[in-house]
Amino acid sequence: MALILDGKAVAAAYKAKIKAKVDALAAQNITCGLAILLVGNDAASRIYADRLVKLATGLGVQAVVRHLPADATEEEVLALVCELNEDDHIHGILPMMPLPPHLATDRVAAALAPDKDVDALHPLNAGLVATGKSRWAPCTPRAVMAILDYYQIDVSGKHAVVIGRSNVVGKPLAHLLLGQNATVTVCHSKTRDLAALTRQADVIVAAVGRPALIGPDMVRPGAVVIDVGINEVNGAVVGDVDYDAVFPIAGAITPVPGGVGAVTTVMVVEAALRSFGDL
Ligand SMILES: NC(=O)C1=CN([C@@H]2O[C@H](COP(=O)(O)OP(=O)(O)OC[C@H]3O[C@@H](n4cnc5c(N)ncnc54)[C@H](OP(=O)(O)O)[C@@H]3O)[C@@H](O)[C@H]2O)C=CC1
Ligand SMILES: Nc1nc(=O)c2c([nH]1)NC[C@@H]1CN(c3ccc(C(=O)N[C@@H](CCC(=O)O)C(=O)O)cc3)C=[N+]21
Repeated sequence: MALILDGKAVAAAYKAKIKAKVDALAAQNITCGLAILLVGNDAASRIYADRLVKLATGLGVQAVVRHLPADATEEEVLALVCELNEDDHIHGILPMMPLPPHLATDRVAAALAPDKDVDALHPLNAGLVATGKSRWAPCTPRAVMAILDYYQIDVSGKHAVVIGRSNVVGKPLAHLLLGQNATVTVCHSKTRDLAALTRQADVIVAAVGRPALIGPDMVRPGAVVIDVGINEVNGAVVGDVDYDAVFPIAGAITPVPGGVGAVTTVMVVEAALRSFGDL
């Protein structure tokens, strides 16, 4: 029987701090603005955008979704990024990943004003994260670390197996885990015998986007299982872990919904507020 790592409880602690900061800014007639740049119709991005708008608005941060069609040109996307960079009412910009395949993610990332780049996509910010010099890693890796911290799960000397190597989740998370002295293995679609690796893990992080990728045969009894995946299956939101089958084996597990995602959204609002100083 696993300990359920409750993302909502972790989120609540951050929400209280955010609210206090928003109120202090309101007293000075300042409203923090977050722009969500959504190109196309990725299901997980839509779920995320909806959640973010609700959360930010509830906390007194103004969130706007700037939605471009899936066939938007690179010039159109870059023009919108420039507009948001120059808009004094916007303090954070979050381009939703993945972008449609015809768009060059690198060029969009490099166009972001580095101090408005809430997901550390700009190469300057990504480099600072990789060298351990920035506390503003992308929001999802920070959410994973916040959950581990809240439940006092010390990863030092432990073997963490991260599945997924995207620039927004897998890679930066590997850097943060390394920074906490975990021994990190990063897996991806070309990894041979994924199960042989995950079975050696003290901590498994699944960040792929494939329902039931992680089954009970892949988990060592007592392992900590962090499920980052967000998938829509028959109208329901599920992660990458076969939750019901893995729950009896794991030592601790994040549910979906109510796990990593619930903390990620809070991290975005926190990051949008960062230009106003520490919380
Ligand atoms: N809960 C939350 O807060 C968040 C959830 N998400 C969700 O997490 C998931 C991952 O997001 P993101 O990193 O952006 O996704 P990407 O699609 O950018 O990356 C997916 C990664 O999974 C790897 N992969 C694909 N198939 C397999 C496989 N069969 N075995 C092992 N690895 C595989 C890919 O390998 P390769 O590199 O070789 O292609 C790639 O590295 C998605 O479901 C997304 O919606 C994302 C951010 C936040
Ligand atoms: N640049 C970028 N950064 C991201 O972090 C990123 C992205 N692009 N593109 C899309 C994916 C997906 N993602 C989610 C985060 C939280 C929830 C979330 O809040 N989920 C809730 C509610 C789910 C529900 O509605 O039931 C939960 O899990 O409890 C969902 C999805 C971030 N992503």
